[in-house]
Amino acid sequence: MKRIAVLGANGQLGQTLNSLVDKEPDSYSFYSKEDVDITDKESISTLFNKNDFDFCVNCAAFTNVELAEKNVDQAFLVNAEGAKNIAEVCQSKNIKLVHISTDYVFDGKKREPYTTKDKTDPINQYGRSKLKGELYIKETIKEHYIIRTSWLYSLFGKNFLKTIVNKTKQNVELKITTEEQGTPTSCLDLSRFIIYLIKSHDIHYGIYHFSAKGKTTWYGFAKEIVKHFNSKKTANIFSVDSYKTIAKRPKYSVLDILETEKVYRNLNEWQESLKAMIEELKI
Ligand SMILES: NC(=O)C1=CN([C@@H]2O[C@H](COP(=O)(O)OP(=O)(O)OC[C@H]3O[C@@H](n4cnc5c(N)ncnc54)[C@H](OP(=O)(O)O)[C@@H]3O)[C@@H](O)[C@H]2O)C=CC1
Ligand SMILES: Cc1cn([C@H]2C[C@H](O)[C@@H](COP(=O)(O)OP(=O)(O)O[C@H]3O[C@@H](C)C(=O)[C@@H](O)[C@H]3O)O2)c(=O)[nH]c1=O
Repeated sequence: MKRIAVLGANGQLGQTLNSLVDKEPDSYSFYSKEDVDITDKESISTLFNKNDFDFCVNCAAFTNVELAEKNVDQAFLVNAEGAKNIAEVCQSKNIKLVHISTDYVFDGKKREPYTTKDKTDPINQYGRSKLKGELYIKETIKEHYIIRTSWLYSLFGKNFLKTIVNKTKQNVELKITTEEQGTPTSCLDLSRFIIYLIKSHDIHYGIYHFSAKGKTTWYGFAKEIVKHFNSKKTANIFSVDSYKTIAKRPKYSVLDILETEKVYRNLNEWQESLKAMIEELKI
């Protein structure tokens, strides 16, 4: 039996992972920011000195893309220095690290899916801070999995799915951009992949791209969500060429998942995974 510490447990990915591990033979322990603050290396050391873990899954991050433009130091403190702290403690205690990164490490200038070998060049502070976190991990600990994923949604916390569902229920008129292309990814699918990686013995360390199959725009994502409502409500969604935001977003951030599919075959089309999640939401 492996022992796994999950940090950032109160976020949407942390909570989704928690909802799946009950019947797993491995033993997962979940720690929120109140239990372990990843910007405080001592708090990570204390936890790892008290318990014997084989793996650490880092779900903790500063994920507010807009706020990261203003609170640059805080974004880097959590996403870069926090990741470095975890990597250093894991390395010193022989704990394997699973870390989550983002499609926003790319500039979005490509028009075909980004592979793990493609050049990174983030265009916003969130992406820069996450990339720095990746680099720290790579130089600190050999036994790591960095999973880059995109456009996460779940039943928990704040995400695009829940925003669209709530605004649609309130009959709010929505204008949604067609300017960016990417792949919505279910936290359930990603959690299952994380569990699988930890269970397996023979998957090479390194960077993996994980998303659902296919691609869309944020407008396409919103339209697919409201398809599951009655038809009158879908009339409230309009496409716009661009939506004013503080942070720049990559115009194209589809991830190439072919390498991941060689080790994990259970990838779904994004619409299929979304349907399964919406059934859970019972709208
Ligand atoms: N959301 C998305 O669309 C995507 C996310 N990712 C990555 O996936 C991972 C999981 O994201 P997601 O679950 O959506 O994020 P959330 O924002 O839902 O969760 C992040 C969690 O980290 C916690 N946290 C923040 N700062 C610290 C800290 N100093 N110490 C410990 N915990 C902290 C937050 O607590 P609090 O809220 O109290 O600050 C929150 O509970 C992240 O690495 C993110 O960068 C990648 C691609 C897409
Ligand atoms: C609310 C809203 C957003 N938008 C646009 C703004 C933006 O371009 C796009 C998505 O907005 P959001 O702020 O929900 O998403 P954003 O914070 O950009 O989502 C990103 O989060 C980080 C954590 C990641 O790692 C990325 O993979 C990605 O999921 O939709 C509209 O066009 N209309 C709207 O009503």
